[in-house]
Amino acid sequence: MPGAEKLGPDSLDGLVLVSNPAVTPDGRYILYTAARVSLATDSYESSILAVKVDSGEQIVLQSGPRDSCPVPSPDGRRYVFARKVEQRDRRGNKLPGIELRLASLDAPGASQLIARVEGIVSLSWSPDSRRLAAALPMGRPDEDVKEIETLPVWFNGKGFVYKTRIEPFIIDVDSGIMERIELGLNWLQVSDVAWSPDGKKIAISVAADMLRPYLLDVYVYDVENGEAHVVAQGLRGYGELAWSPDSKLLAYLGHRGERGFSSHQKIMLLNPETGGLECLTCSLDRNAVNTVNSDVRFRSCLKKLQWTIRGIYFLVSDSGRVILYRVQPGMEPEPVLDPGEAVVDEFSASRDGSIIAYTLMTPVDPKELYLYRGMEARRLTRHTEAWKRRYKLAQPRRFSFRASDGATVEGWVLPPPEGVEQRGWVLYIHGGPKTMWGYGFMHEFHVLSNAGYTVVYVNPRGSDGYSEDFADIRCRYGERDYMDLMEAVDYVVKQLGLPKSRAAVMGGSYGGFMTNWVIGHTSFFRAAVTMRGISNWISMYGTTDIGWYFVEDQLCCTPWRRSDLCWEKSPLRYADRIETPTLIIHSNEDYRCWLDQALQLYTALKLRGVETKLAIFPGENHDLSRSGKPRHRVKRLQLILDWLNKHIPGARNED
Ligand SMILES: CSCC[C@H](NC=O)C(=O)N[C@@H](C)C(=O)N[C@@H](CO)C(=O)O
Repeated sequence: MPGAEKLGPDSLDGLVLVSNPAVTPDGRYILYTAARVSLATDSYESSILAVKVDSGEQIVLQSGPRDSCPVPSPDGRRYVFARKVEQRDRRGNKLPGIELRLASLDAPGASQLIARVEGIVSLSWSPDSRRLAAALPMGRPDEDVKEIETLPVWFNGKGFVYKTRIEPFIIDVDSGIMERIELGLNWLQVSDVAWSPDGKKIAISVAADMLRPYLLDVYVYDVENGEAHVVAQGLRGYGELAWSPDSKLLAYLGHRGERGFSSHQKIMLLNPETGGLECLTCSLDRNAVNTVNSDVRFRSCLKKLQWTIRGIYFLVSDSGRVILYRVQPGMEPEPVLDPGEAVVDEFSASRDGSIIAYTLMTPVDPKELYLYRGMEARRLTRHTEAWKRRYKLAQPRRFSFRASDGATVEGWVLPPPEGVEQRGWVLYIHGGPKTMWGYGFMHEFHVLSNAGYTVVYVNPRGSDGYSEDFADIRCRYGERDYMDLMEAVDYVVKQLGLPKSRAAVMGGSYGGFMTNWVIGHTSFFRAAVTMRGISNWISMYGTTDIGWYFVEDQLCCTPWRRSDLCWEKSPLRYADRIETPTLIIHSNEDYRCWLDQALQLYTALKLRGVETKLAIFPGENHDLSRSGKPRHRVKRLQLILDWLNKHIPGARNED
């Protein structure tokens, strides 16, 4: 029975974000994190819980409020987890970090394992449960003047990282003694570590070329003699690793860069003896990771691929859905858990693959914990039930249309819930561009729909969830992607009857770029909201944390090579054509799309007399809408509603 309350911006309060479903290798327990959004404390109060698989009994393991990321040991008796700690240096600069803690599954409490690290990039237990291989960021920036001689300079959510090296370690869990694994590299960023099931080796994927950090090498470190040797070089992508149960082969999550950063992540089989590499998922032509957008996620430390005796498990993004797949060397990939119009958001499997723990969401259900065993899926938690009962949530409807070049483009409309009159509608453009809209829960969409705005969300060319070719818009930003969106607008007006004079456009990041592009190329929309966006590719070059190479790869230009192209594709170039009242939302620590992107657009609009407003969120970064301080998230939503309400007033019968 749907609730009666309007789902407004502050409905975030009390919502529980379920994440990190970690099954113990013996399949007895599932450990997970539950984070409650609290407006009172302006934080996410996170604790660690467990479910006993056989009885379904729930246990609170760590009551928080800043605990997350449990990683159980192979013997199923202990787990390590992260406790967020905040310190300040002598100058008062925030020093966010975490403490690594060790706890027993049979007794309460926990002890400190590592006092304070900047973060944890990867953890992998030794099979005897006595040690951990870890990839940890080391090195802090200068407290006062930053004296920088390396790249990258900064990273979103982490701050200045020019002194940070991500290094591999072995940690003895009983003594807490940490030993660095020496790879003989001057500069290194480890992306993953994986301890082999026979206990003899640790596989490490690492970027070793500071000027080309997207190139990854794979090392195998011999635990007994302390020697490491390279088994593959120049790979790309996520770089996650998983050993085969017989410790002979490695699964590598990534690609060879066939289509630059538009390439799908693939499961590659790597033979460390011969260096042979084989793609196991190329026939699928889908991205072997979860890229669906959602704003109800919380920190997770689970691996994206896992190799059990039943095969290699991984998630696949497909037409807005996220499906759990499995592949065996020499065989075709097969779906194991297809949730239908839903998203398997994260998963882990027991050692024998007989038990799979996962979180699931749908467009109307925030994430909950599930268990898959013997071909049956069972929901284990109900953390969001009471929250859901309070509100009215409308159900989205899928649509698809044939674009002018013959391709099929997919989208969804989320109308206002029953009893709420439609005031107008919003074309909401996702970021990436290689992410997708689909069956993920979007709290923000329900806020808009409850305020009377139908939300139209489309996966134009450049999006994920389809073929690699569909996702590849390199050198062509603002062309086919723009056409797909405007053809979708035409479709929803003509076929679904949405009123053409009450439309707004909005989006974040690449979606902010596209919003800026749209308003420079059409005056169709009554209002625009551009968030964490891009307005100038020339100044985006060298400031974005996703790398100077991102602009070159995606736009095919640099400020000194084909700069005309960079400028041609910059929304700022068309600022003199913009007439749409535009709200610009940006965070002052957004190192992905730096604040200059917002300031330049704002200044241009102001000077040209276009109605505009710039809202800068202090202390927030690129992820404001997804993991920003809860009160800032509420304020952001309120600003958006105020802007839409101002520019899309009443007059309902004019179409
Ligand atoms: C180094 S290539 C990865 C770039 C990345 N693309 C995929 O998401 C990216 O961060 N692009 C941003 C410009 C962007 O649009 N980000 C999106 C998706 O994360 C956002 O919503 O913030």
